[in-house]
Amino acid sequence: MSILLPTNLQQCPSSSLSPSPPLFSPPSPSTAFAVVGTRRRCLRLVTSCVSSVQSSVANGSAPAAVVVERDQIRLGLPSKGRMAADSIDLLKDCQLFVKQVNPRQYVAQIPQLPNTEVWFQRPKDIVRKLLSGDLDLGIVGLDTLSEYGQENEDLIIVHEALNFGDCHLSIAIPNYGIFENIKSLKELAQMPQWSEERPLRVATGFTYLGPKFMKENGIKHVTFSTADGALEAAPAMGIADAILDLVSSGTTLKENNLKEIEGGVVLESQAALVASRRALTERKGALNTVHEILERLEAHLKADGQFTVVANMRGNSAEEVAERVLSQPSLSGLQGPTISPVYCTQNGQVSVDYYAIVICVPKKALYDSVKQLRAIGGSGVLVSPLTYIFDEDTPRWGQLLRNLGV
Ligand SMILES: Nc1ncnc2c1ncn2[C@@H]1O[C@H](COP(=O)(O)OP(=O)(O)OP(=O)(O)O)[C@@H](O)[C@H]1O
Ligand SMILES: O=P(O)(O)OC[C@H]1O[C@H](OP(=O)(O)OP(=O)(O)O)[C@H](O)[C@@H]1O
Ligand SMILES: [Mg+2]
Repeated sequence: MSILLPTNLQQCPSSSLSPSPPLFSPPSPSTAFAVVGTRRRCLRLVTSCVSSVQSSVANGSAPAAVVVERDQIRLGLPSKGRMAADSIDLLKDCQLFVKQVNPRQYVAQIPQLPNTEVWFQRPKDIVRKLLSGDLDLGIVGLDTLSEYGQENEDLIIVHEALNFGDCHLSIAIPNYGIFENIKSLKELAQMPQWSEERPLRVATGFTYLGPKFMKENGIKHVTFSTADGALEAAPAMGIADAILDLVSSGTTLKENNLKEIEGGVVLESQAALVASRRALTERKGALNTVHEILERLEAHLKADGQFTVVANMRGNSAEEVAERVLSQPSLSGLQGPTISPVYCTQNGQVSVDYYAIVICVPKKALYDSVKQLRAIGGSGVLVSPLTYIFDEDTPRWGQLLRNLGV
């Protein structure tokens, strides 16, 4: 009988500190970690089901030994939850239109990428299926990638900042009772309450990253329990002392009288484009597809943070106007201003009194830039959104090729 489980379940030896035999425990025997809870019950169920029949349970295929031949490149997108709509919208902004006939259909096409098919999967399954070779590319949060990818070298981050799904994975403790004056991870670790017999109890869905973080921070007396959601209730229910969960607005923590602590952030996360190294190096067409997607993403995301600003400026020559513009720190644009003469007729003669300047300005710096333009004589300032900025090449493409060694 063989049971294939996600690697984080397979790798955990038992610990003597758990009230009953734990399934998750310290990466090193010197650290007292144990994870108990729903996953253990699920696992027990799986184990007892298979004890009487010869079977194997794998999440997707087993980790890939060879790249299985197929014609299409497979891109995994989140099938539901917060990341789903944003992933499709991002691709749409890159002129890649995912044609999904109805939301229950789990495979879709992108007409602009005829050799690519989209498979909708839960984010954690996207990571697992990249590892098993069932997917070649995927969009997931960096948190999910770290938790389920567990630093596997086959996973390559092609673009680490897709500009949505921002959150961080953080430890939170009650802001009342014995924790009232605790403000940092160090202070939490040094509380006299924790011992081998009574460790700090942390509720988390991140059963790989949680123990790893505690170990890296030298926190010894800690146990983990897990649940599938609403973890913020665990301290008030008396199930846990602390939680380790994702935070974005902070509202859920606040509403449950919990607070973050200094040194308690495990990772910052946002959506990322991830690929299987094996697929990129061995699957025909995969590298070209990823290049095209990356170029479109970079062009869109770079433009997304910028406005095009056009203004008229009186001057004697283009050079003289350029000098004035370049004297202002916010007005140099991406590669300096474009300056063109504005022609008009005076007394039947064509003349140039004004020059039009065109610059790209970061959205955040817009108002400062407008003030600086006015200060040097700019008038009639027009501001419009930028859609794409295609550079000569994308820095991430070079990085990817170096990473792949090609
Ligand atoms: N406030 C947040 N809470 C949770 N996830 C967030 C938050 N903000 C952004 N995210 C991102 O969204 C991803 C999770 O989305 P969501 O909870 O919808 O999906 P899921 O993986 O299906 O979770 P679940 O198993 O809870 O259904 C996270 O992995 C993270 O990258
Ligand atoms: O900082 P906030 O903006 O309040 O977001 C954080 C909350 O959002 C997520 O829960 P989710 O909504 O996925 O519900 P869940 O409990 O079912 O996971 C996460 O697990 C936190 O509980
Ligand atoms: Mg969730």
